[in-house]
Amino acid sequence: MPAKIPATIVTGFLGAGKTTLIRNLLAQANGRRIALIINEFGDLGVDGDILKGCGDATCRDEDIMELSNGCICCTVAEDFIPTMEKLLARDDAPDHIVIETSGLALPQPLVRAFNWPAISTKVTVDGVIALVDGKATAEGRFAHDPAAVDAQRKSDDSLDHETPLSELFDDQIACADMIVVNKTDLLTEAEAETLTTDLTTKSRDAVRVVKAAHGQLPLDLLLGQNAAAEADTKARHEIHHHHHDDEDGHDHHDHDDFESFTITRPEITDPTAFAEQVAGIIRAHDILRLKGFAAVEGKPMRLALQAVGPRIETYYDTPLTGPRETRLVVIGQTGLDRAAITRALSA
Ligand SMILES: Nc1nc2c(ncn2[C@@H]2O[C@H](COP(=O)(O)OP(=O)(O)OP(=O)(O)O)[C@@H](O)[C@H]2O)c(=O)[nH]1
Repeated sequence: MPAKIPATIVTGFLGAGKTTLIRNLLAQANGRRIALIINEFGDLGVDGDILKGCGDATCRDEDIMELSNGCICCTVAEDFIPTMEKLLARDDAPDHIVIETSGLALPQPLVRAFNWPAISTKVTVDGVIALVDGKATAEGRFAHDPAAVDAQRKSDDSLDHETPLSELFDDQIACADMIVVNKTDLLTEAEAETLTTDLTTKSRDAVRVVKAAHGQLPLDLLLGQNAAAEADTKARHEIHHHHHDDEDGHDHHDHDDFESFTITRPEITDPTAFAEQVAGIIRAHDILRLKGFAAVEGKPMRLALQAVGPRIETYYDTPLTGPRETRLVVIGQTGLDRAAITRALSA
């Protein structure tokens, strides 16, 4: 039997740096054919577009497969398995497959899917890499809810003190073979060290915790872990209950905690002023993630706009094709004031 194709799963919360790490990985491919399967939450395929627009010879359009919107963990049967079968049926099979999950996905159902007969003889999970946004974690974004813990102490009821963010964080870490503490450029050495120690304590035995800035890590460290994670699903089970129904491949975890929507507006005139405007809106509405592409008056290139919490980055990435308009996806916890955010972003 031919050797199984190794697949690496890259997980991590919204904006942790998954696409950035994958881009860095592709830059080191050195002739190795890496196929990508990209899954996003929200109606705008920004990650796939960024990878296709990066201009590297290694980011070939035909090697990038985008899953339909939603979370990979909930659409294993109807989306992930057929995509994988299509990829495996190609004459020129890839040397390695990298799967970027959406920031809200649980990796466990995806790992389990590798035991499905349709693909189990052909691919294996080489490793699950969980990226952690070092800065957001140090700021307490994924902390358990201290107010609820206090309330719990005061009453005998067993109140749930988890937050939707802390639950996802715990479950992504529980599944990892390697944890990357990313964005260390925004941390002091002591902060990075504390996080590394915490995560080492929290993770399964023998899981490596490494630090990175901009996802810059050697390809040989990231790929070739030989974990065969699908054979070891019990050890990496979910800590939290997410209302799963995992017998029929229709895993549904509680995405009701999060929502996303897209806005389209005309071209902008001043990127710096627009970024400031966006930053203000993010703060006012506690938006978790905002990203997309803007058309800038008089500029032939499109402007990529990336915001993770209050931190915004803009850069011209590739010539703008299609209508000269600005499209952004907004993601946050449920209850976003869509009308007010749309009005503010359209102003
Ligand atoms: N300062 C800093 N910024 C980073 C680092 N890694 C990624 N970023 C920035 O963080 C933003 C999000 O990065 P992505 O790679 O798109 O994150 P992601 O995890 O793919 O995001 P989603 O797919 O939306 O969950 C971008 O603006 C990146 O340039 C890092 O190590 N340091």
